[in-house]
Amino acid sequence: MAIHTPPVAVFDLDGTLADTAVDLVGTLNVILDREGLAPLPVDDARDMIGAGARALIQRGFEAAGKELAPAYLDDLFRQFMVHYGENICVKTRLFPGVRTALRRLDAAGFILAVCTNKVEEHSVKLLDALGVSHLFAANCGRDTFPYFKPDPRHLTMTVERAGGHPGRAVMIGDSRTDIVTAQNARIPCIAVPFGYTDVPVQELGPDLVIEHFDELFAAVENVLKPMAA
Ligand SMILES: O=C(O)COP(=O)(O)O
Ligand SMILES: [Mg+2]
Repeated sequence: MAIHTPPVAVFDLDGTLADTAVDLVGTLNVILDREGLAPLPVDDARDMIGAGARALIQRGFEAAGKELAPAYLDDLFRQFMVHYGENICVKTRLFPGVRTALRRLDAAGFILAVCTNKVEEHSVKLLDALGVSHLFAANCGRDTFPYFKPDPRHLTMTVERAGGHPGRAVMIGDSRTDIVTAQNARIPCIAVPFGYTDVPVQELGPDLVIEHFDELFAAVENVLKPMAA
């Protein structure tokens, strides 16, 4: 079956496009401090990122050795969302080469999209602050659809919302969640090794690993080639 829509490159956000760890852990530490708990060093907490803010709080409290009742977690989550929303781009930066790589894909006719476990409002706000939101045809967060990563429908619905077809798309991510999501959606996955993961991404079975965004364009062409054949 020939697919006539342009190819779609779908990006994870935290740990892939942007190094968000300092601001995310900064907010986590504000919440821990309000509970009388010691802050976590960013290096210890960065691999807790990737499954959304609720999971980050849960993992942070686990690391601090404190139990959290579900109703209380809801309350802390609301506090987290307010504080993080107001401090979303204090230290957060795009990884080297991201802007150039996005422009190159855009110029070559790719549709670009974001599929993140951040809530959509925060994803839009952050990409605005980083000056790249205009490059994305769709920006889909954890709350955009009734499904979120690792559910493959978060990814396939992102591709469709961007105006593309899941049969001609590629996912770029930093974690097991992204790789499993892409595999279950039958979409090839390119992994970056500089994001947030407790297991080296090479061991998680991505189709390709790139060390720098300068390598992205060639990698995307590589994984899409078998589909065009
Ligand atoms: O954990 C988060 O807040 C979101 O993570 P993601 O952008 O890597 O999906
Ligand atoms: Mg990520």
